[in-house]
Amino acid sequence: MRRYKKNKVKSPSVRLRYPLTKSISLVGLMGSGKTTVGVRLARKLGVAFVDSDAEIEVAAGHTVSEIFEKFGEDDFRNGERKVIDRLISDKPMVLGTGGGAFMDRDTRKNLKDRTITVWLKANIDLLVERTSRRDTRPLLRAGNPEKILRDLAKKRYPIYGQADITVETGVGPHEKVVNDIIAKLNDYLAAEKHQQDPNGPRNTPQKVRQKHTRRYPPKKVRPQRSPVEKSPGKEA
Ligand SMILES: Nc1ncnc2c1ncn2[C@@H]1O[C@H](COP(=O)(O)OP(=O)(O)O)[C@@H](O)[C@H]1O
Ligand SMILES: O=C(O)C1=C[C@@H](OP(=O)(O)O)[C@@H](O)[C@H](O)C1
Ligand SMILES: [Mg+2]
Repeated sequence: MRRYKKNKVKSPSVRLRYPLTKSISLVGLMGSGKTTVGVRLARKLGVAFVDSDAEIEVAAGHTVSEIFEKFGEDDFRNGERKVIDRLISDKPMVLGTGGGAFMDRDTRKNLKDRTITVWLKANIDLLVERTSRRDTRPLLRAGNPEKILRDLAKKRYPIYGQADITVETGVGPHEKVVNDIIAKLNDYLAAEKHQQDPNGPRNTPQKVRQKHTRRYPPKKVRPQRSPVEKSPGKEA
């Protein structure tokens, strides 16, 4: 009880001022908060949250670790590409991607074309600490997690930098990151609106509430033979 109160740091609440016509996809390294911040962001925006890792697990009937172990990373990436393509065809939502998804050229193009991409950027020491809490990330088991994360950052940061919006996340609570994302989304959507209609009003505040359509986390894992979905549109 005491801990909850202590952690309940109030930061000024920010509201989305524009209707959401596209999904928001969160990209970034493992531990940056794509899943846990994503759930809270979706709740605040009144839209559904989906996590591509969780959806792949449902479609494959295996955990991410099992998929890497039994079928290899390439199979995982194939499944990830198809699942993300399916998810972003749905109505606007918040999508938490896996850290490697945006590195795939097709997935990146798909996310860039059809969603607002947000890079959650955190310093590596923080990511090392956060990812050490759970042993669910196969890539970090292959050696020293800190070195692996630093090497991945070198390779991935120039690509994550192609996202529409970058939000730095520090030691503050999840809600602070949610507010920072919404503030940047307001700027982004205002600029987009202005571009479409340069003579229109700069700000048209609107209350945005969209219904949850999808449950998070998904109810159960449905067994299936291979994580690679046979053809687009056929996956669970
Ligand atoms: N802004 C934050 N403040 C506090 N803890 C955080 C924050 N972002 C992530 N975490 C914690 O870090 C861990 C990993 O977060 P997660 O959302 O699973 O990251 P990702 O999906 O990007 O790998 C979780 O324990 C989560 O609660
Ligand atoms: O960075 C990556 O390549 C991966 C990140 C993981 O997701 P999180 O970023 O949510 O941990 C998961 O998709 C898989 O272990 C591979
Ligand atoms: Mg995640």
